Amino acid sequence: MRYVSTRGQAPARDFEGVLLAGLAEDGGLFLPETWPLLSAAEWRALRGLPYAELSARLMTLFAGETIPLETMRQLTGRAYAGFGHAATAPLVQLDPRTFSLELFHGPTLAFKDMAMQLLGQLFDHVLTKRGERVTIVGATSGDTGSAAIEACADRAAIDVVILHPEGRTSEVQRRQMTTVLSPNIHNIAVQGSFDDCQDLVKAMFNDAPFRQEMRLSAVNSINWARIAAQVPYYVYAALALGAPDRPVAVSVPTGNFGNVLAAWVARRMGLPIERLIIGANRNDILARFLAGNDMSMQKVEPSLSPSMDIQVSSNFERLLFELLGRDARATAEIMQRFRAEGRMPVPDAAWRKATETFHGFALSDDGILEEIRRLHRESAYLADPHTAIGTAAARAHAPQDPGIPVIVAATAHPAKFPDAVEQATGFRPPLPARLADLYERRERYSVLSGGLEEIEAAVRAHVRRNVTA
Ligand SMILES: Cc1ncc(COP(=O)(O)O)c(C=O)c1O
Ligand SMILES: N[C@@H](CCOP(=O)(O)O)C(=O)O
Repeated sequence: MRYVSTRGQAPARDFEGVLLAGLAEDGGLFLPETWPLLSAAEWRALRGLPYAELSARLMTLFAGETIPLETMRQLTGRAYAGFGHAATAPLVQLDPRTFSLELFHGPTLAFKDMAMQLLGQLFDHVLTKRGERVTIVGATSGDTGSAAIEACADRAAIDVVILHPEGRTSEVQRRQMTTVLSPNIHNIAVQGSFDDCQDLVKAMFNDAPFRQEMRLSAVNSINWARIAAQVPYYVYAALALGAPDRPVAVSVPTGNFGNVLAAWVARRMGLPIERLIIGANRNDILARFLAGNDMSMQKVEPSLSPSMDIQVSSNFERLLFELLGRDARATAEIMQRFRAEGRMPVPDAAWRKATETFHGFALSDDGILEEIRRLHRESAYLADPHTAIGTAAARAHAPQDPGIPVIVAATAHPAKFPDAVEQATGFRPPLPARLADLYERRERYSVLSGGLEEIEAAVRAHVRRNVTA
């Protein structure tokens, strides 16, 4: 399996190369040269497999000859061994047709663990084999950071620097990152938004000498391996609900467009996903795009679902590339205009194609509280604010045929956002026992204003300190 860049100017790579490179050298994102396509019989043969086995079989389709199935089995086995639920990603029925796909039973209580635990194993395997080390730089609005830190802390060949927007995550989210004091971990609070953090990460990748010197790698969903590792849970859920012999719909609370893109990939591989529903908070750029081809940037506004306080959804570029018939030149041009003008000029035909599959929805903070309350009252279900956007979006855009079940990606444990959940229901969800002393643990992080030079100097200093320690 070879991977090409959405901007067409970077050399094609294999899976290992893509894992280590993160972002393509031309600023684009990697995608498989061709999509694996499974027949109905092949999908059926995957029904009922334990999650780790299903993940291994699907991941080898993406890894090709670089990681054989037996090795992949060992990696997925280790990745999912520590999850707090026997099913890894259980399905909970909320009403006759709506199912919550709980993706938050990993160590940091958010869906990011589903991919990140495997990425930690993949990095370890590939770096040990090659005798190399990398510096991972990542941007987080709250969940990617702690999942990456948890997956990579104390790994000998990896340094990790995570940028988060100062004061814009929940306290639990911040503490989950900043209380990990391992020498290979460094947290930086940037005085800005998540988009600023993400821009800084991309700017470091686009600084070729720095990228080379630090051997940069990525754990954000710009890294194809992240998307690949998020595909299996949609397959797992859809098969459990009758696919490929029954179509399903999927509703995903969306920010950086990685999670819903993974569902789109499953669909592209032949899984009968009838529609993809995208939930947004007040940062509703994707909903505006789907409603009227208005992909125009606005200021990032804080909300009760802080992990989705995003305007520039990195992975949209991958979808755009596909909508444009894989025209890399047109993709690059449109992305550059988006950067320069703050508005993405998506051709009408491509927009129409997107609306055939995707349905957009946005919810205000009041709406989020009301939806958490409703779920608690009607389904005795405690949802976090992000998941609540997904369930509200599912109700608004469920397919007309009531026989089509809707899978809602439940992306975070309610205890990560106790203030919002308590405000809505009067019940404050406790943290699991292993995190019970989180508020007493010592924190370590630096606060920087967000200039590229300053951030690069901090990354360099962190790596030197750790390597010479
Ligand atoms: C809890 C939670 N829900 C939803 C999202 C949005 O997911 P994506 O960025 O993959 O669209 C995020 C962040 O990515 C998140 O942390
Ligand atoms: N919501 C994310 C933002 C980064 O998304 P990613 O999927 O590209 O890593 C977070 O919690 O950090």
